[in-house]
Amino acid sequence: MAARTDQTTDPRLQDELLQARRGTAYFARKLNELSDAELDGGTLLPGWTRRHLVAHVGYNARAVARLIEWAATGVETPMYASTAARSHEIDFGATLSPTALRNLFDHSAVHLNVEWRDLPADAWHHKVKTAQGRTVPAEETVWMRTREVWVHAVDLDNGAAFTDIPAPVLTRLLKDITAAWHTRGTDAGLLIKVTGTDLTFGDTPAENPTVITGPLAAVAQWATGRGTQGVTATHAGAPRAEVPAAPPWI
Ligand SMILES: O=C(O)/C=C/C(=O)CC(=O)C(=O)O
Repeated sequence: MAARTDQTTDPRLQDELLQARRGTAYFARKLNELSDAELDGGTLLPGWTRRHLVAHVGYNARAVARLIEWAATGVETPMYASTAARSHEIDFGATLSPTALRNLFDHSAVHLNVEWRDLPADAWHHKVKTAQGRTVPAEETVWMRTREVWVHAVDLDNGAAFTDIPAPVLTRLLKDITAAWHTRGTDAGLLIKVTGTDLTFGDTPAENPTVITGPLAAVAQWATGRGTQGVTATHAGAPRAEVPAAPPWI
């Protein structure tokens, strides 16, 4: 019989699961605030309507659940058959009726939650491969989903804001993004400082960097490519007229 509580007793992982579940509840709340007609509206993601976004978040839960099944059984089950299959699925999902789209989101979120809940404690360390080709322990799927639900809730463009996202999630997001930039070498000469904290990201050894400064939520929003509100840029101590666009992240 399936367990009714998480099998993991690792407090760090339990905390991460809580952030993912809170993010899912937050996305659900913003989705429920939209009328069926409003699902036809645009998002913060170029070319995607809210229908595309809801379909993606639903199929993402199914894809992440496949990684958990992989971790549980050892049978390789990739997130998506291919990049083209992922895109095709999202385009198809966007054509579903509003009721079917809402059911897709709800049912896939419950399915993923059950997979997480029932994964035996030792299987969280089993290795799986993400759609981006990264080999990671199954526990990484919790962060992958956390990132999706919190950021895409903002992308729904009906009132969610980066200031609603918990600080630990924003901090990890900034670490992720700046690590991706570093790997690609696109962070050269770019230093990010979070006001009111000692958090610093980016090209810390740079001698004369462009410094992007702002509160945690504003800096995270900028780093994800979702606007420059609340951030300032300086170079050689002088303010720059325009805040540069953040390097691409994914
Ligand atoms: O973090 C990774 O390596 C991969 C993440 C994803 O593939 C998430 C998606 O973009 C998706 O579900 O399509």
